[in-house]
Amino acid sequence: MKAEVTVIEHPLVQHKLTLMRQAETSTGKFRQLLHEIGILLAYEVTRDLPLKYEEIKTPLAPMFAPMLAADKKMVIVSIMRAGQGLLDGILELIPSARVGHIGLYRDPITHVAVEYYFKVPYDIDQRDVLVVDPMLATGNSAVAAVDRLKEVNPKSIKFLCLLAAPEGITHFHAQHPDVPIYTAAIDEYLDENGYIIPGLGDAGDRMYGTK
Ligand SMILES: O=P(O)(O)OC[C@H]1O[C@H](OP(=O)(O)OP(=O)(O)O)[C@H](O)[C@@H]1O
Ligand SMILES: O=c1cc[nH]c(=O)[nH]1
Ligand SMILES: [Mg+2]
Repeated sequence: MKAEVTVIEHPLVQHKLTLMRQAETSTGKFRQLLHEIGILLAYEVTRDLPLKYEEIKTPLAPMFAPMLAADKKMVIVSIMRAGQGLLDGILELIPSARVGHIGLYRDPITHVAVEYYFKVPYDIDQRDVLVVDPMLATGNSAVAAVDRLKEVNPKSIKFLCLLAAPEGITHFHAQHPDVPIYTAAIDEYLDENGYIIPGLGDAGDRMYGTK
């Protein structure tokens, strides 16, 4: 199966991402921008949702009108902590979505993803899933999240991030070639600490002011 990566090049996304990258951007502004970008990314990532036609009545006439075809609402799965920042914006656009959480932190030395929480809707096997995390660096967190989700067998999985490193894309698609990646940018490389260069720093810390 061919690995798919879609770069979302919308000018508003690119502009807001540049503001987020800037070292002088405050915690509050960073969070606000991530929220706004979440809305825009959700719009792009849902472009191919299937539609069905239902008969409705306008005040003037009956018509067949398009509606989302899925029987069950989609599930947005946030990889905590930083996924929460994207999730908020996405839920503004898709308020009826269900939500799952996977708590993962990256060991600072080995970069292995360590799970501390997992909660998803009980009927996720009947739903399409969008996994969100702003950063795809080594790819270990995204791979671990999708490994875990495949155990509960959702109908489909997409992965949405803000920034991806080439190394992370390669690793993710080696493990999960069936899962398309959506990102606003593909940066240059990972440094020796596993940070995306030029990147935007540590997304969780910048969102919450923890460093
Ligand atoms: O691709 P990887 O190398 O796994 O790195 C990416 C992960 O690192 C960050 O989370 P972090 O572990 O810093 O946890 P936090 O969101 O709680 O800060 C980020 O939000 C991703 O989940
Ligand atoms: O550059 C990076 C890499 C991992 N996690 C982040 O938040 N930033
Ligand atoms: Mg972090």
